[in-house]
Amino acid sequence: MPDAELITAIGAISGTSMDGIDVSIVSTDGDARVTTGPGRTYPYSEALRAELLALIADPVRAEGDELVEIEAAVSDAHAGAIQQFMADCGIDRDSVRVVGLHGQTVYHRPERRFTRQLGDGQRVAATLGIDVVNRFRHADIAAGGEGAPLVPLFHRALAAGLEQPLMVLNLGGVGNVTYIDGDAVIAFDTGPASALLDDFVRKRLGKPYDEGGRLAASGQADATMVAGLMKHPYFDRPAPKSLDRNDFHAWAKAVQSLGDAEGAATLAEFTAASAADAVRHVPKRPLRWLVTGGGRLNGTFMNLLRQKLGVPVQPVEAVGWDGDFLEAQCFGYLAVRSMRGLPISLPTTTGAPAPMTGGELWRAPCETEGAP
Ligand SMILES: Nc1ncnc2c1ncn2[C@@H]1O[C@H](COP(=O)(O)OP(=O)(O)OP(=O)(O)O)[C@@H](O)[C@H]1O
Ligand SMILES: CC(=O)N[C@H]1[C@@H]2OC[C@@H](O2)[C@@H](O)[C@@H]1O[C@H](C)C(=O)O
Repeated sequence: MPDAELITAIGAISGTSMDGIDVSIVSTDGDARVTTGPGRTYPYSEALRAELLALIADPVRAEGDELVEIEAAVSDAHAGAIQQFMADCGIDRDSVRVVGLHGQTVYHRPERRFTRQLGDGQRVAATLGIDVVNRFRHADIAAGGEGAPLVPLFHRALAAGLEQPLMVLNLGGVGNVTYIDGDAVIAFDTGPASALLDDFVRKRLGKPYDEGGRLAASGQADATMVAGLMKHPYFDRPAPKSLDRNDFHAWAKAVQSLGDAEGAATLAEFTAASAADAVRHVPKRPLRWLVTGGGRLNGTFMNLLRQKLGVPVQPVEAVGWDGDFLEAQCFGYLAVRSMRGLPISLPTTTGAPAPMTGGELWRAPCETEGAP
């Protein structure tokens, strides 16, 4: 069979930490061949970020259908970020075949077959003049899958040739793992990652996150409280399984009674314990953990993981991947898979009944139409 054509795709996502829009670029056949390019983050305006944080704190609004204005603002922020990315990196619009637009998750309730990402594919395609694929999670959710995580097939493509079994851990707002052993891939969300600690630090110190994990490192975790937090029934649920950003906020309320350093240490310990607990749900002990996402820059998370796992735990840069832009690159890759009709999730990654295709394609308006 002839090799499939390589397609250049931009991927864009604003993750659950809502710090900004990550944009990157890949060239791929949507299968084993992937070359990744540069990435950039374009912060949301303070006003839009505050509006989004208020929205997700109010499930009734987030689940409702009256999000027209904020969706337009999020879509325009993504289109602007992608235009800026192309200008910053010297990328010619005509060289980009498709944009994979994940958008902004505001609510995720797979048990009710509901997930909501803000990001209007038609609007972004019209602004950019480039075809857009969005709504990656909906077909999976509709078929009874979790709709997340979707990054595992990208992790597997990148991990070809590395020693396995291997665990890739993303420490974003929410944590998720991909276990890879040859063709076998198992994935699920592990628990809270940075979201709980971010919100705690923002409330206590007015800072966006615990830089380097230094506040957490300066305190003593409340072991009894961590043991109680680890009793959440989610951790015993078999994989695949996925989470909403705020699923643990009410559960971890008791941490508010602790001092700043002790509270941060307790949340860091809880995050690391919940991620390390993932080994209970995979068939073999991974030889190595590769950590991606902003949480890999939190030295306290990384040290705690090393202590708990007893195998090498390294940032993904150890194997040449870019831990700031893996997810953005993933949605470029998945856009190409979507165009080629290839599955973007498997029963072992989302619990869908069969390998699922997904994503919706929005064609850019034809520029020559009506031209003289
Ligand atoms: N220098 C740093 N020190 C400590 N933590 C950091 C640092 N830089 C980033 N982080 C953490 O990483 C988080 C952002 O991570 P990332 O961008 O991977 O999340 P996301 O992509 O929004 O989330 P998700 O993967 O859940 O969608 C920040 O909110 C912060 O908690
Ligand atoms: C519903 C949703 O947006 N989930 C995110 C979130 O952030 C991390 C984790 O929870 C993961 O399941 C997913 O994102 C990545 C990109 C994924 O789908 O693989």
